[in-house]
Amino acid sequence: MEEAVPPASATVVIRAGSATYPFTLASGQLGRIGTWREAVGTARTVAVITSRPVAALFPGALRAIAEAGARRVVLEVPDGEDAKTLQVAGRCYQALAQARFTRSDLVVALGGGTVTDLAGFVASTWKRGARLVHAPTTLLALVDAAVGGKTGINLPSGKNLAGTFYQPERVLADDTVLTSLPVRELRSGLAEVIKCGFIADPAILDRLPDPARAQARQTQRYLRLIELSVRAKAHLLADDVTDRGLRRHLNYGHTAGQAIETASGFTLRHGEAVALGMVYAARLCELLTGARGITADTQDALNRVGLPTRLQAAVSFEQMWDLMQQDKKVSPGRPSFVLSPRRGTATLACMPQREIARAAFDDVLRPERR
Ligand SMILES: NC(=O)c1ccc[n+]([C@@H]2O[C@H](COP(=O)([O-])OP(=O)(O)OC[C@H]3O[C@@H](n4cnc5c(N)ncnc54)[C@H](O)[C@@H]3O)[C@@H](O)[C@H]2O)c1
Ligand SMILES: O=C(O)C(=O)C[C@@H](O)[C@H](O)[C@H](O)COP(=O)(O)O
Ligand SMILES: [Zn+2]
Repeated sequence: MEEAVPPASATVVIRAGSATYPFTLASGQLGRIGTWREAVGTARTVAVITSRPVAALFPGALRAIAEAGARRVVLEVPDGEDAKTLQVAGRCYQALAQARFTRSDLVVALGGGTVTDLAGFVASTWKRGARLVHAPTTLLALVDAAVGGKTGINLPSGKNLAGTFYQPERVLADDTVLTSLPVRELRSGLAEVIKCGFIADPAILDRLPDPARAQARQTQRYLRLIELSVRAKAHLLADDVTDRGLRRHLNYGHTAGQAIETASGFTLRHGEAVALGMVYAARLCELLTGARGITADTQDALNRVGLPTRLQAAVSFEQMWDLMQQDKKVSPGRPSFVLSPRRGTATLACMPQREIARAAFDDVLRPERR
């Protein structure tokens, strides 16, 4: 008997310039053949890009994909940030060539943000563009990485320095993936949620969950937060897909955050680094504008979900400063540092002078001496 596609608890239509696609939020959908039949369409081959730990967590999804009417090949890539390299992308191309993968075939990204960033990059460059569907399995990928079409590969000189803008055909969001997610990963995803609260929708900040409590009891809260965050992101990128203006607000906390993430050798999770980057941006905003209370408000939101608000890893101001100069947003004389002077709003400022940048670092990030 034909399996019914489950009703979505929410569908957000993502408009990215001339492209539109659905972000469907439906509990349990990744394990349903009907979901995948619809996603696969006329593709003859589906290449699932995933990591070994993720594949082991979702045998039901892999089975459902295999039974959805196309040949399934699985491309296992290293777990975490190690997936986002040119070498791994090269291995994916080899596997696609071996599978005689065409442009009308489908790449499925099953995993967290590292997998969606890599798979998006591979799909966008394979024969100049193969079909792509995202099946995010972390909170961070659900609320952020699977939406909006930024793909990224890290280079020795910095994070996401090679990449494309390439939209998926759909995002299959299934909140049941959160049940196996370690608390540290939940917190990391909540950093991007909190970011959306500061730059776009302050109501988000009143709905933060306690990630240490069982996810099962907080399902409704997470569902709503996923929806609100995705709506906020969708609004900011709709008319600025290529990141020249309003979309840059989504980079709040990332100028310092990604510099810290890289300097820590990726011992910090992306969200932890973004959390520190937001504290830094808040303090900088106070120093530049004379405003008060922004740092305390930011630290309070982050503390509530157990995110770090001061550096523990050995990252110096000089390391952070040097890496910040590599930021993709920087172009001479143009505002590129995102500030949030008030909950729910963001603005672009020029890169700070080195002395002010150092003062903000010393005030809020420098590890406290014991
Ligand atoms: N393209 C974008 O717009 C965008 C937005 C935000 C972040 N990012 C990128 O996303 C990356 C971070 O993504 P992430 O935080 O998802 O990290 P990740 O992909 O490394 O996943 C984190 C860990 O969670 C595990 N995992 C995945 N799903 C799981 C599940 N359901 N249960 C248990 N464990 C699970 C993975 O095996 C991995 O070890 C960074 O590289 C960042 O730059 C991209
Ligand atoms: O979608 C966007 O735009 C973002 O900036 C979202 C960020 O959370 C994400 O980390 C993104 O990958 C950062 O992009 P980058 O341009 O700074 O590499
Ligand atoms: Zn981010």
